[in-house]
Amino acid sequence: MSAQFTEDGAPSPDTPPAFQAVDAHAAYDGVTVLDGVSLDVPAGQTMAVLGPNGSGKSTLMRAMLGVVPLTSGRILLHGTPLRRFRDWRRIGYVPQRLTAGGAVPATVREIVASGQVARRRRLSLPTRADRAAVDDALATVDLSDRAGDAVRELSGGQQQRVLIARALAGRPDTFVMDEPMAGVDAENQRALARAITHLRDQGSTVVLVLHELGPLEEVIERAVVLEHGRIVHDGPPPEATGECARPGHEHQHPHPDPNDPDPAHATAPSEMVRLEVPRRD
Ligand SMILES: Nc1ncnc2c1ncn2[C@@H]1O[C@H](COP(=O)(O)OP(=O)(O)OP(=O)(O)O)[C@@H](O)[C@H]1O
Repeated sequence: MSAQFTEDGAPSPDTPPAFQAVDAHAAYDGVTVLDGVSLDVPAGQTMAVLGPNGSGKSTLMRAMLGVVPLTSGRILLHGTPLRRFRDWRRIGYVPQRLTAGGAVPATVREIVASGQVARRRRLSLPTRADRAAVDDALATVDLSDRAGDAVRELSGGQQQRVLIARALAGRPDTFVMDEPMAGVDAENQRALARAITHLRDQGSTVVLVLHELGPLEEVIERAVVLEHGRIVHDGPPPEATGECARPGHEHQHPHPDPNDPDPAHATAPSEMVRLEVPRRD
């Protein structure tokens, strides 16, 4: 457990939030996408960002990492304003889907080890601790036995686990995951949920964009729901209703799976999970 936590696992009183957004606004081509988002994510929290397509979830993640500039407002990472933040080794970002490695013959182990490049000194070789971290990351996502296989031979769900292992290999304490469950079959979703539970249990901060809670329901401590770039719910995870909420329903994300050439397999937005969100009055 990291030094920013007390012995009983709670964040130390002087530990700043992992993320802070203060009245954050962002726009693409003059169109507002984040419309005054204020949010603190305490260190060690596992938080989901939910909301309909186009509500600004990914933009919020990208803004928190400085990839999308704000038009006004402020972002702080671990108490430091974004423009002065240098400790990027603390941050593990898991993008939506694997792109690098899909076309090149990289092995699973190579892709996972690439997550350590940023923390290594220039021209230095991996240390024993680095190699052990890669082994641990592979074990956490249950892919130790696939380490030597080409990534392109893996299913989309397994590739998603590789991406999480790549973020883990850099030994960050703060994770941002953009729809890790999207287009992932039930078995891989469970493996991902185990890996995310492991991160939570070791005291990491985990912020995830999700379309539904699914197997992560037990893991998520807090849900923020966006609509039109504004927070409409911030608190306990809302309950899912509708077709997708039924036990055994295998949710499919409405975005087409890049590994599935058949567009008929994309789910229509009307089948999306509906969330019962208490309104803020
Ligand atoms: N790079 C971009 N340039 C222009 N518009 C963009 C860009 N990225 C996103 N948008 C638009 O901004 C809005 C919010 O997009 P964003 O991806 O943040 O939403 P989201 O809630 O993550 O959606 P989804 O659930 O579909 O991934 C959408 O209308 C989207 O079309």
